[in-house]
Amino acid sequence: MRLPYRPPPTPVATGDTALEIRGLRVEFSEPGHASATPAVDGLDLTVRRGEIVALVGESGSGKTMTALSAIGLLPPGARVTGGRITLGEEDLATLPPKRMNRVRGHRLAMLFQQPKAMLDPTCTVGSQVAEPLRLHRGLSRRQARARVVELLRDVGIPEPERRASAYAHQLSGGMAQRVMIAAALAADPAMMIADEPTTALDATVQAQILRLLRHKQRESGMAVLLITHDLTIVTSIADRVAVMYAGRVVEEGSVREVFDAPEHPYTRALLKASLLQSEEGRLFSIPGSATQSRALDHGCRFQPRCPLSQNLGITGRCSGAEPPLHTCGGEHRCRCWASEHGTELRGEAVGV
Ligand SMILES: Nc1ncnc2c1ncn2[C@@H]1O[C@H](COP(=O)(O)OP(=O)(O)OP(=O)(O)O)[C@@H](O)[C@H]1O
Repeated sequence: MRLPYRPPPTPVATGDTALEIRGLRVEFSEPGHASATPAVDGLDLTVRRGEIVALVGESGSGKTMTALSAIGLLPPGARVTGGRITLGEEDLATLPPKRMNRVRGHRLAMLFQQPKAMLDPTCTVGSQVAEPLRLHRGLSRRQARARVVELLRDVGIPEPERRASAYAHQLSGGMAQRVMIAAALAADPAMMIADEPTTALDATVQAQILRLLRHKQRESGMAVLLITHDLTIVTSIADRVAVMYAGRVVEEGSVREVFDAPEHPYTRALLKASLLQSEEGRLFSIPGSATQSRALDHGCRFQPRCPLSQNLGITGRCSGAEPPLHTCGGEHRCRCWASEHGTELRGEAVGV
């Protein structure tokens, strides 16, 4: 069960932590009512300088709420009710809005799915790329204009002097995402959070944008948290991957560790779904739904959908207590009681 893994083109030194999330909990609540099921539930995640970490999982697993918590843009009704999100010395989870505004666009950049919708239709592309340069880098109007042209050229926009005067509606989706990347990189951020940045683009443009993102990340040494549901994107540009299920990380490690030898039955099912879809055009879905898992307040959240727990006859243990994230070797960690059974997990008992 392997997806083709292409190793990153040029290894960079990694080590320092750029973003550290510990015990993050995000809840939705209506006025006067506490939320029964958190959207993010005790999430731990580390992104180091110079690496791309992919956060993957089914729809509704909590990827976007994790990203929005880090950038301080949770939707109305949602709030961080526990944990820390540390960028440098600051806890983003408790940062006052004014200070958060300064961090955003300066030390923390964002890239979203719908680039054209993210650009202001009433301002030229150039003025939007110039904004962080003037706001966070203190450049004069003239200096900013010159730097904008450089940045647009750098992300592969043809005729950058002319394109700087264009408006969002005059750009293709791919060009708009290049502009967003230029704007995100303008202030030389330490960290970028990219939520499905190529989902709205066609396949050829998607590959170009991913190559550009990887190239810029390597060049600048910036850390990237990439949210995606597409495992082929993970294999093409990420260094490490964290698999999210029902609001928490169930498996993580280098892309090679996790994809070559997945330990968690949920990861195996995700890989199977992805492989069948890309090789045979067939859709494979994991039986059951994550909603029933969210309602559980003890035991493994995946247990109601887990064939392995049944096959190994350990349902009592799985439904009794939440498994810890334990080390499987190297950086590879997994939250599954059954993975303690070692090689049995890779045998027929797996069932997914
Ligand atoms: N506006 C909302 N109101 C109430 N609950 C919400 C809202 N948006 C999200 N949620 C809850 O938060 C959970 C996590 O949602 P989130 O958008 O982070 O998932 P996701 O993994 O990013 O999914 P997708 O891949 O579809 O974007 C959902 O399962 C849902 O229970």
